[in-house]
Amino acid sequence: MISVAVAGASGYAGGEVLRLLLGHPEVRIGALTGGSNAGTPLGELQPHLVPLADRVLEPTTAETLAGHDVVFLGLPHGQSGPIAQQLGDDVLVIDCGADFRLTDASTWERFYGGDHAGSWPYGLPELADQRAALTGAKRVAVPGCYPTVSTLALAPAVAAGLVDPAALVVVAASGTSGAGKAAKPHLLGSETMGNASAYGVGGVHRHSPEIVQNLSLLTDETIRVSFTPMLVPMPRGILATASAPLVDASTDAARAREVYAAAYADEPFVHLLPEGQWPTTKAVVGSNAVHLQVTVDPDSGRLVAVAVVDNLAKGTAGAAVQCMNIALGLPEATGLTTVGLAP
Ligand SMILES: NC(=O)C1=CN([C@@H]2O[C@H](COP(=O)(O)OP(=O)(O)OC[C@H]3O[C@@H](n4cnc5c(N)ncnc54)[C@H](OP(=O)(O)O)[C@@H]3O)[C@@H](O)[C@H]2O)C=CC1
Ligand SMILES: CC(=O)N[C@@H](CCC(=O)OP(=O)(O)O)C(=O)O
Repeated sequence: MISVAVAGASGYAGGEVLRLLLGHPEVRIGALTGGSNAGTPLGELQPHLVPLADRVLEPTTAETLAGHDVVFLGLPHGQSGPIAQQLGDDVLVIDCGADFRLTDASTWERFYGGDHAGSWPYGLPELADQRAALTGAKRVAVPGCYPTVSTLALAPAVAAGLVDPAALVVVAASGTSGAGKAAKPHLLGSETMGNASAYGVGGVHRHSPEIVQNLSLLTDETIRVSFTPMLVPMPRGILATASAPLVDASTDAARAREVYAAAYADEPFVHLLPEGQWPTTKAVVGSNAVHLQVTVDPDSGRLVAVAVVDNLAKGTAGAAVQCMNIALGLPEATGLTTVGLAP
Protein backbone atom coordinates (compact mmCIF):
# COMPACT_ATOMS: atom_id res chain seq x y z
CA MET A 1 0.00 0.00 0.00
CA ILE A 2 1.04 3.61 -0.64
CA SER A 3 1.13 5.69 2.54
CA VAL A 4 -0.24 9.19 2.09
CA ALA A 5 -0.28 12.32 4.29
CA VAL A 6 -2.54 15.30 3.65
CA ALA A 7 -1.66 18.80 4.85
CA GLY A 8 -4.61 21.18 4.96
CA ALA A 9 -7.02 18.31 5.69
CA SER A 10 -9.49 20.75 7.27
CA GLY A 11 -9.78 22.76 4.02
CA TYR A 12 -11.81 22.23 0.86
CA ALA A 13 -8.95 20.97 -1.31
CA GLY A 14 -7.55 18.68 1.42
CA GLY A 15 -11.04 17.39 2.21
CA GLU A 16 -11.70 16.53 -1.43
CA VAL A 17 -8.32 14.81 -1.75
CA LEU A 18 -9.33 12.67 1.24
CA ARG A 19 -12.79 11.92 -0.18
CA LEU A 20 -11.13 10.59 -3.33
CA LEU A 21 -8.36 8.73 -1.50
CA LEU A 22 -10.95 6.89 0.62
CA GLY A 23 -12.06 5.25 -2.63
CA HIS A 24 -8.51 4.56 -3.88
CA PRO A 25 -7.62 0.87 -3.58
CA GLU A 26 -3.84 1.34 -3.34
CA VAL A 27 -3.73 3.99 -0.62
CA ARG A 28 -3.42 3.95 3.16
CA ILE A 29 -4.21 7.35 4.72
CA GLY A 30 -1.58 8.44 7.24
CA ALA A 31 -1.02 11.84 8.87
CA LEU A 32 -3.69 14.53 8.52
CA THR A 33 -2.65 18.05 9.40
CA GLY A 34 -4.28 21.46 9.78
CA GLY A 35 -3.43 25.02 10.78
CA SER A 36 -5.72 26.68 13.32
CA ASN A 37 -7.71 23.43 13.62
CA ALA A 38 -4.79 21.24 14.73
CA GLY A 39 -5.97 19.17 17.69
CA THR A 40 -9.56 18.93 16.37
CA PRO A 41 -11.13 15.62 15.30
CA LEU A 42 -11.63 15.64 11.52
CA GLY A 43 -15.27 14.58 11.94
CA GLU A 44 -16.08 18.00 13.45
CA LEU A 45 -14.75 19.76 10.34
CA GLN A 46 -15.41 17.31 7.49
CA PRO A 47 -18.45 15.28 8.61
CA HIS A 48 -18.80 13.68 5.17
CA LEU A 49 -15.47 11.83 5.63
CA VAL A 50 -17.05 9.26 7.97
CA PRO A 51 -14.22 6.67 8.06
CA LEU A 52 -11.80 9.39 9.20
CA ALA A 53 -14.11 11.06 11.73
CA ASP A 54 -12.05 10.10 14.79
CA ARG A 55 -8.71 11.12 13.32
CA VAL A 56 -7.29 14.16 15.14
CA LEU A 57 -5.55 16.81 13.04
CA GLU A 58 -1.86 17.28 13.74
CA PRO A 59 0.08 20.52 13.24
CA THR A 60 1.48 21.02 9.74
CA THR A 61 5.21 20.41 10.16
CA ALA A 62 7.83 18.49 8.22
CA GLU A 63 8.00 16.08 11.16
CA THR A 64 4.29 15.15 11.07
CA LEU A 65 4.39 14.78 7.27
CA ALA A 66 7.61 12.69 7.24
CA GLY A 67 7.63 8.93 6.69
CA HIS A 68 4.98 8.80 3.93
CA ASP A 69 5.34 7.83 0.26
CA VAL A 70 3.14 10.72 -0.89
CA VAL A 71 2.32 14.11 0.68
CA PHE A 72 -0.55 16.26 -0.63
CA LEU A 73 -0.36 19.94 0.27
CA GLY A 74 -3.68 21.86 0.37
CA LEU A 75 -2.26 25.01 1.96
CA PRO A 76 -2.61 28.73 1.25
CA HIS A 77 -0.24 30.26 -1.29
CA GLY A 78 3.27 30.72 0.04
CA GLN A 79 2.99 27.91 2.61
CA SER A 80 4.00 24.98 0.41
CA GLY A 81 7.53 26.06 -0.51
CA PRO A 82 9.03 26.03 2.99
CA ILE A 83 7.39 22.69 3.90
CA ALA A 84 8.30 20.99 0.59
CA GLN A 85 11.95 21.96 1.04
CA GLN A 86 12.05 19.92 4.23
CA LEU A 87 10.52 16.78 2.69
CA GLY A 88 12.94 14.24 1.21
CA ASP A 89 13.59 14.00 -2.53
CA ASP A 90 12.30 10.42 -2.40
CA VAL A 91 8.81 11.57 -1.29
CA LEU A 92 6.21 12.40 -3.94
CA VAL A 93 4.93 15.89 -3.03
CA ILE A 94 1.77 17.10 -4.77
CA ASP A 95 0.99 20.77 -4.20
CA CYS A 96 -2.60 21.91 -4.76
CA GLY A 97 -1.49 25.53 -4.29
CA ALA A 98 0.13 27.91 -6.72
CA ASP A 99 3.69 28.10 -5.36
CA PHE A 100 5.32 25.97 -8.07
CA ARG A 101 3.05 26.51 -11.10
CA LEU A 102 4.67 29.46 -12.85
CA THR A 103 8.05 29.07 -14.52
CA ASP A 104 8.90 32.77 -14.76
CA ALA A 105 10.04 34.45 -11.54
CA SER A 106 9.13 37.99 -12.60
CA THR A 107 5.60 36.88 -13.54
CA TRP A 108 5.28 35.23 -10.13
CA GLU A 109 6.42 38.39 -8.37
CA ARG A 110 4.01 40.53 -10.40
CA PHE A 111 0.91 38.42 -9.72
CA TYR A 112 1.62 36.90 -6.29
CA GLY A 113 4.30 39.11 -4.73
CA GLY A 114 7.18 37.72 -2.69
CA ASP A 115 9.92 35.41 -3.83
CA HIS A 116 9.37 32.74 -6.50
CA ALA A 117 9.79 29.28 -4.96
CA GLY A 118 10.56 27.60 -8.32
CA SER A 119 8.56 25.44 -10.71
CA TRP A 120 7.61 21.76 -10.71
CA PRO A 121 6.15 19.42 -13.36
CA TYR A 122 2.71 20.85 -14.10
CA GLY A 123 -0.24 18.62 -13.25
CA LEU A 124 -2.30 18.89 -16.42
CA PRO A 125 -1.56 15.57 -18.16
CA GLU A 126 -3.77 16.49 -21.14
CA LEU A 127 -1.52 19.44 -22.06
CA ALA A 128 1.32 18.99 -24.60
CA ASP A 129 3.94 16.60 -23.16
CA GLN A 130 3.00 17.04 -19.49
CA ARG A 131 1.95 13.41 -19.04
CA ALA A 132 5.50 12.30 -19.85
CA ALA A 133 6.95 14.93 -17.49
CA LEU A 134 4.68 13.69 -14.69
CA THR A 135 5.62 10.02 -15.11
CA GLY A 136 8.01 9.16 -12.28
CA ALA A 137 8.00 12.78 -11.01
CA LYS A 138 8.64 13.42 -7.30
CA ARG A 139 7.13 16.91 -7.28
CA VAL A 140 3.86 18.02 -8.93
CA ALA A 141 2.27 21.48 -9.13
CA VAL A 142 -1.49 21.01 -9.51
CA PRO A 143 -2.96 23.70 -11.84
CA GLY A 144 -5.37 26.40 -10.76
CA CYS A 145 -9.01 25.53 -11.37
CA TYR A 146 -9.67 28.28 -13.94
CA PRO A 147 -6.46 27.50 -15.90
CA THR A 148 -7.45 23.82 -16.12
CA VAL A 149 -10.81 24.46 -17.73
CA SER A 150 -9.67 27.46 -19.80
CA THR A 151 -6.60 25.68 -21.17
CA LEU A 152 -8.55 22.58 -22.14
CA ALA A 153 -11.24 24.72 -23.81
CA LEU A 154 -8.73 26.46 -26.08
CA ALA A 155 -5.80 24.05 -26.48
CA PRO A 156 -6.98 22.13 -29.58
CA ALA A 157 -7.86 25.34 -31.46
CA VAL A 158 -4.52 26.95 -30.61
CA ALA A 159 -2.48 23.83 -31.35
CA ALA A 160 -4.18 23.36 -34.73
CA GLY A 161 -3.79 27.04 -35.66
CA LEU A 162 -7.54 27.52 -36.07
CA VAL A 163 -7.61 30.81 -34.13
CA ASP A 164 -5.57 33.96 -33.59
CA PRO A 165 -3.67 33.10 -30.36
CA ALA A 166 -3.12 36.77 -29.56
CA ALA A 167 -6.85 37.47 -29.25
CA LEU A 168 -8.19 34.81 -26.89
CA VAL A 169 -11.09 35.63 -24.56
CA VAL A 170 -12.22 33.55 -21.57
CA VAL A 171 -15.12 34.40 -19.29
CA ALA A 172 -15.59 31.85 -16.52
CA ALA A 173 -18.15 31.48 -13.74
CA SER A 174 -17.08 29.68 -10.58
CA GLY A 175 -18.86 28.25 -7.57
CA THR A 176 -17.95 29.70 -4.19
CA SER A 177 -15.84 26.75 -2.94
CA GLY A 178 -13.15 27.96 -5.35
CA ALA A 179 -12.33 30.65 -2.83
CA GLY A 180 -11.63 28.18 0.00
CA LYS A 181 -13.25 27.54 3.35
CA ALA A 182 -11.76 30.41 5.34
CA ALA A 183 -14.38 33.08 6.08
CA LYS A 184 -14.25 36.06 3.71
CA PRO A 185 -16.81 38.90 3.65
CA HIS A 186 -17.57 38.54 -0.07
CA LEU A 187 -18.44 34.86 0.49
CA LEU A 188 -21.15 35.43 3.07
CA GLY A 189 -24.40 33.82 2.04
CA SER A 190 -26.06 37.24 2.00
CA GLU A 191 -23.50 38.39 -0.59
CA THR A 192 -23.44 35.30 -2.81
CA MET A 193 -27.04 34.01 -2.77
CA GLY A 194 -29.07 35.33 -5.69
CA ASN A 195 -26.03 37.19 -6.98
CA ALA A 196 -23.43 36.93 -9.74
CA SER A 197 -20.35 39.14 -9.59
CA ALA A 198 -17.28 39.65 -11.75
CA TYR A 199 -13.90 40.13 -10.10
CA GLY A 200 -10.23 40.22 -11.08
CA VAL A 201 -11.28 42.07 -14.27
CA GLY A 202 -8.76 43.59 -16.68
CA GLY A 203 -6.02 40.96 -16.77
CA VAL A 204 -5.17 41.22 -13.07
CA HIS A 205 -6.32 37.77 -11.93
CA ARG A 206 -3.34 35.52 -11.11
CA HIS A 207 -4.68 32.77 -13.34
CA SER A 208 -4.21 34.91 -16.49
CA PRO A 209 -0.44 34.25 -16.73
CA GLU A 210 -0.98 30.56 -15.96
CA ILE A 211 -3.34 30.22 -18.93
CA VAL A 212 -0.83 32.07 -21.14
CA GLN A 213 2.01 29.83 -19.93
CA ASN A 214 0.00 26.70 -20.75
CA LEU A 215 -1.14 27.70 -24.22
CA SER A 216 2.35 28.97 -25.09
CA LEU A 217 3.47 25.33 -25.05
CA LEU A 218 1.31 24.73 -28.12
CA THR A 219 2.48 27.41 -30.54
CA ASP A 220 5.48 29.58 -31.37
CA GLU A 221 3.17 32.58 -31.71
CA THR A 222 2.49 34.99 -28.84
CA ILE A 223 -0.44 34.06 -26.64
CA ARG A 224 -2.60 36.87 -25.29
CA VAL A 225 -5.71 36.15 -23.30
CA SER A 226 -8.37 38.38 -21.78
CA PHE A 227 -9.59 36.42 -18.75
CA THR A 228 -12.60 37.46 -16.64
CA PRO A 229 -13.64 35.33 -13.66
CA MET A 230 -16.94 35.61 -11.86
CA LEU A 231 -18.55 34.20 -8.77
CA VAL A 232 -21.98 32.57 -9.04
CA PRO A 233 -24.22 31.11 -6.32
CA MET A 234 -23.38 27.41 -6.43
CA PRO A 235 -21.02 25.46 -4.18
CA ARG A 236 -19.01 23.67 -6.87
CA GLY A 237 -18.26 23.95 -10.56
CA ILE A 238 -16.77 26.24 -13.18
CA LEU A 239 -18.25 26.98 -16.59
CA ALA A 240 -15.79 28.68 -18.95
CA THR A 241 -16.78 30.26 -22.25
CA ALA A 242 -13.75 30.75 -24.48
CA SER A 243 -13.68 32.40 -27.88
CA ALA A 244 -11.18 33.64 -30.43
CA PRO A 245 -11.16 35.00 -33.99
CA LEU A 246 -10.83 32.36 -36.70
CA VAL A 247 -7.69 32.53 -38.82
CA ASP A 248 -9.58 31.16 -41.82
CA ALA A 249 -13.19 32.32 -42.23
CA SER A 250 -14.06 29.09 -44.00
CA THR A 251 -13.52 27.03 -40.82
CA ASP A 252 -16.93 25.73 -39.85
CA ALA A 253 -18.36 24.04 -36.75
CA ALA A 254 -17.82 20.57 -38.22
CA ARG A 255 -14.10 21.26 -38.75
CA ALA A 256 -13.78 22.66 -35.22
CA ARG A 257 -15.47 19.58 -33.78
CA GLU A 258 -13.20 17.32 -35.82
CA VAL A 259 -10.10 19.03 -34.38
CA TYR A 260 -11.38 18.81 -30.79
CA ALA A 261 -12.51 15.20 -31.18
CA ALA A 262 -9.07 14.19 -32.47
CA ALA A 263 -7.25 16.13 -29.73
CA TYR A 264 -9.13 14.44 -26.90
CA ALA A 265 -9.86 11.03 -28.44
CA ASP A 266 -7.53 9.21 -26.04
CA GLU A 267 -8.14 11.31 -22.94
CA PRO A 268 -10.02 9.38 -20.26
CA PHE A 269 -11.42 12.48 -18.55
CA VAL A 270 -12.14 14.95 -21.37
CA HIS A 271 -15.49 14.44 -23.10
CA LEU A 272 -16.50 16.32 -26.21
CA LEU A 273 -20.29 16.28 -25.93
CA PRO A 274 -22.50 15.20 -28.83
CA GLU A 275 -23.16 17.94 -31.37
CA GLY A 276 -25.67 20.51 -30.15
CA GLN A 277 -25.34 19.56 -26.48
CA TRP A 278 -23.77 22.19 -24.19
CA PRO A 279 -21.94 21.55 -20.92
CA THR A 280 -23.58 21.99 -17.52
CA THR A 281 -21.66 22.16 -14.26
CA LYS A 282 -24.02 19.82 -12.48
CA ALA A 283 -23.08 16.91 -14.74
CA VAL A 284 -19.47 16.92 -13.51
CA VAL A 285 -20.01 17.50 -9.78
CA GLY A 286 -17.87 15.05 -7.81
CA SER A 287 -16.32 13.61 -10.97
CA ASN A 288 -12.94 14.12 -12.61
CA ALA A 289 -14.57 14.75 -15.98
CA VAL A 290 -14.27 17.78 -18.22
CA HIS A 291 -17.28 18.31 -20.50
CA LEU A 292 -16.62 20.35 -23.59
CA GLN A 293 -18.41 21.65 -26.68
CA VAL A 294 -17.16 23.76 -29.56
CA THR A 295 -18.72 25.57 -32.47
CA VAL A 296 -18.18 28.45 -34.87
CA ASP A 297 -20.08 31.72 -34.84
CA PRO A 298 -19.84 32.63 -38.53
CA ASP A 299 -21.29 36.14 -38.13
CA SER A 300 -18.59 37.21 -35.67
CA GLY A 301 -15.93 35.02 -37.29
CA ARG A 302 -15.10 33.40 -33.97
CA LEU A 303 -14.61 29.92 -32.60
CA VAL A 304 -16.54 29.42 -29.36
CA ALA A 305 -15.81 26.63 -26.86
CA VAL A 306 -17.59 25.98 -23.56
CA ALA A 307 -16.11 23.70 -20.91
CA VAL A 308 -17.01 22.70 -17.35
CA VAL A 309 -15.18 21.09 -14.45
CA ASP A 310 -15.82 20.56 -10.78
CA ASN A 311 -13.30 23.05 -9.36
CA LEU A 312 -12.62 20.78 -6.38
CA ALA A 313 -12.29 17.59 -8.48
CA LYS A 314 -10.62 17.94 -11.89
CA GLY A 315 -9.97 21.56 -10.84
CA THR A 316 -7.87 20.47 -7.82
CA ALA A 317 -8.11 17.22 -5.89
CA GLY A 318 -9.06 14.95 -8.79
CA ALA A 319 -6.16 16.30 -10.81
CA ALA A 320 -3.92 15.76 -7.79
CA VAL A 321 -4.93 12.09 -7.54
CA GLN A 322 -4.68 11.65 -11.33
CA CYS A 323 -1.13 13.02 -11.15
CA MET A 324 -0.25 10.77 -8.21
CA ASN A 325 -1.36 7.78 -10.28
CA ILE A 326 0.74 8.87 -13.25
CA ALA A 327 3.79 9.70 -11.13
CA LEU A 328 3.65 6.29 -9.40
CA GLY A 329 2.94 4.29 -12.57
CA LEU A 330 -0.58 3.27 -11.50
CA PRO A 331 -3.46 3.19 -14.01
CA GLU A 332 -4.28 6.88 -14.45
CA ALA A 333 -7.97 6.64 -13.51
CA THR A 334 -7.53 4.61 -10.30
CA GLY A 335 -9.83 5.97 -7.60
CA LEU A 336 -11.40 8.49 -10.00
CA THR A 337 -14.72 8.57 -11.80
CA THR A 338 -16.25 10.31 -14.79
CA VAL A 339 -19.71 9.85 -13.30
CA GLY A 340 -21.29 12.99 -11.86
CA LEU A 341 -24.32 13.57 -9.64
CA ALA A 342 -27.89 14.19 -10.73
CA PRO A 343 -30.15 16.01 -10.28
N1 LIG B 1 -10.84 25.58 -3.58
C1 LIG B 1 -10.49 25.32 -4.82
O1 LIG B 1 -11.36 25.12 -5.70
C2 LIG B 1 -9.06 25.26 -5.21
C3 LIG B 1 -8.03 25.43 -4.31
N2 LIG B 1 -6.74 25.34 -4.72
C4 LIG B 1 -5.63 25.59 -3.81
O2 LIG B 1 -5.57 24.66 -2.76
C5 LIG B 1 -5.04 25.29 -1.61
C6 LIG B 1 -6.03 25.12 -0.46
O3 LIG B 1 -7.23 25.78 -0.84
P1 LIG B 1 -8.62 25.50 -0.13
O4 LIG B 1 -8.67 24.13 0.39
O5 LIG B 1 -9.65 25.98 -1.06
O6 LIG B 1 -8.49 26.52 1.12
P2 LIG B 1 -9.17 26.38 2.55
O7 LIG B 1 -9.17 27.74 3.12
O8 LIG B 1 -10.46 25.66 2.44
O9 LIG B 1 -8.15 25.46 3.35
C7 LIG B 1 -6.86 25.90 3.71
C8 LIG B 1 -6.17 24.83 4.53
O10 LIG B 1 -4.86 25.29 4.86
C9 LIG B 1 -4.71 25.25 6.28
N3 LIG B 1 -3.88 26.37 6.69
C10 LIG B 1 -4.17 27.69 6.59
N4 LIG B 1 -3.13 28.43 7.07
C11 LIG B 1 -2.19 27.54 7.45
C12 LIG B 1 -0.89 27.69 8.04
N5 LIG B 1 -0.36 28.89 8.30
N6 LIG B 1 -0.18 26.56 8.32
C13 LIG B 1 -0.73 25.35 8.07
N7 LIG B 1 -1.95 25.14 7.54
C14 LIG B 1 -2.66 26.24 7.24
C15 LIG B 1 -6.11 25.35 6.84
O11 LIG B 1 -6.10 24.80 8.12
P3 LIG B 1 -7.10 25.30 9.30
O12 LIG B 1 -8.45 25.35 8.72
O13 LIG B 1 -6.93 24.20 10.31
O14 LIG B 1 -6.58 26.62 9.74
C16 LIG B 1 -6.89 24.51 5.84
O15 LIG B 1 -6.74 23.15 6.12
C17 LIG B 1 -4.80 26.76 -1.95
O16 LIG B 1 -3.46 26.96 -2.30
C18 LIG B 1 -5.70 26.95 -3.14
O17 LIG B 1 -5.24 27.95 -3.94
C19 LIG B 1 -6.44 25.03 -6.01
C20 LIG B 1 -7.41 24.86 -6.95
C21 LIG B 1 -8.80 25.01 -6.62
C1 LIG C 1 -14.10 31.55 -6.81
C2 LIG C 1 -12.68 31.89 -6.43
O1 LIG C 1 -12.44 32.78 -5.62
N1 LIG C 1 -11.72 31.17 -7.01
C3 LIG C 1 -10.32 31.38 -6.72
C4 LIG C 1 -9.47 30.45 -7.56
C5 LIG C 1 -9.36 29.06 -7.04
C6 LIG C 1 -8.12 28.32 -7.54
O2 LIG C 1 -7.94 27.59 -8.44
O3 LIG C 1 -7.11 28.66 -7.00
P1 LIG C 1 -5.65 28.81 -6.70
O4 LIG C 1 -4.89 29.40 -7.82
O5 LIG C 1 -5.77 29.74 -5.56
O6 LIG C 1 -5.12 27.48 -6.35
C7 LIG C 1 -9.89 32.80 -7.04
O7 LIG C 1 -10.36 33.38 -8.00
O8 LIG C 1 -8.95 33.23 -6.39
